[in-house]
Amino acid sequence: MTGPTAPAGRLDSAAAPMTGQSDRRPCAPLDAWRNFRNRLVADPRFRRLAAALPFSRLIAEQATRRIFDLCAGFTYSQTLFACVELGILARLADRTMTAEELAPDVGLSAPAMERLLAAAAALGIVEPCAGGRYGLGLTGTIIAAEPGLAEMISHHRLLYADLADPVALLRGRRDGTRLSAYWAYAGRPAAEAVAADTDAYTTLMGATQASIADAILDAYDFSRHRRLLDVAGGDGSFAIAAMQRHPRLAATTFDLPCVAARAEARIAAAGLSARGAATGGDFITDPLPGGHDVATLVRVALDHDEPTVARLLRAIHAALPRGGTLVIAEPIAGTAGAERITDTYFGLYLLAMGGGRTRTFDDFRTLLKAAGFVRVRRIATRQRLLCGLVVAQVGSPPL
Ligand SMILES: C[S@@+](CC[C@H](N)C(=O)[O-])C[C@H]1O[C@@H](n2cnc3c(N)ncnc32)[C@H](O)[C@@H]1O
Repeated sequence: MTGPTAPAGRLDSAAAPMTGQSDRRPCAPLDAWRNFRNRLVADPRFRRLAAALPFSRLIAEQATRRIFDLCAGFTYSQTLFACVELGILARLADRTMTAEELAPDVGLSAPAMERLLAAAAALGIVEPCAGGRYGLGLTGTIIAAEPGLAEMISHHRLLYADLADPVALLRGRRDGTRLSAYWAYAGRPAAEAVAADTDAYTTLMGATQASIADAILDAYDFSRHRRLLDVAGGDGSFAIAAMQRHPRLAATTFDLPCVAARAEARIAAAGLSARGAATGGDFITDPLPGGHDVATLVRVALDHDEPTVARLLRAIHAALPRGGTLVIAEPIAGTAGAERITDTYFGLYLLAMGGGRTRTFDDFRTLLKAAGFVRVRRIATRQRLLCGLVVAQVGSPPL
């Protein structure tokens, strides 16, 4: 990823150490307790005793299950993947079926289908019903009902392939990962990208935008603004949702030219051309369009390293008037309970993709202040694990 460096002495390298943990502050008494606990648990006599006593046996069993989950998680993901790929969830959405009935539809033998359904039932994806039939389980019902989730799960085939050798990735092998080919802008200049390079990810992002957009629009009231600039706004889904929610809001989607063309068509198809438009450009090399009083960056910053994000924030600062607002929406590192999403999933996903990281609120505040923003604050959304908001106002230009 090209671009100037951030202000001297701050987050000034794409290889800057991860600071994603900065909201959580380890302390010495906790360290001492951890050392004591770990010494105790490492002792085989203690573990034997714990497994024998009724209460500690429950804790020991939980630990066994956690370790097993860590070892077996890959088989869980692949079970879900197979269910989605074979259309099992869609087939069971409104009825129950036996393995024998499902098998010929999806090209499996009945025993193979029974094996998959048993695996999926153990994970709550499907549920055994009367008469040897299967219906959706709670987890399967939510996955089937959530728009775009099936596409997200399908595209994970790229992630699984890239993670076949995680140690090589961690040692710096970046070339040829499937995710870096999929995300045409990952780790390389994107200005030359054509539709064939961007269509797949643009469709995926559009398909998964609806619930995110709803959560953002519920958490932050855009009716106080007149003109929205959605930077790197993909196929225009967020801008369309914002205009539909607020009838007096106008919106521009800015993205790479081939992506902006899709946004323009979708805005027209939604009957919003009088208030909505799309502008093509490269946010690394081109100025952003002016005339807006609020800008959004939805699921964008995490894809990029510090120099690019610093530059992007300065470009947004320059494009907005004094007092204008920037709303950043994405998974925020350090959010309690979201560690597996921000640090494990995105940590490895973005490594395979070739750039970017999730950031804590403190990381964003540092970057935003360096770009000249003031009044930096965070707002939780009802999807707080997947998407938090960082909101800031344009102050004086940075020196
Ligand atoms: C992860 S997608 C998010 C899209 C949208 N905001 C959403 O949440 O669905 C990132 C977007 O950034 C755009 N993008 C990446 N690099 C860009 C660049 N240099 N200039 C303009 N857009 C860029 C991509 O084309 C893509 O649409």
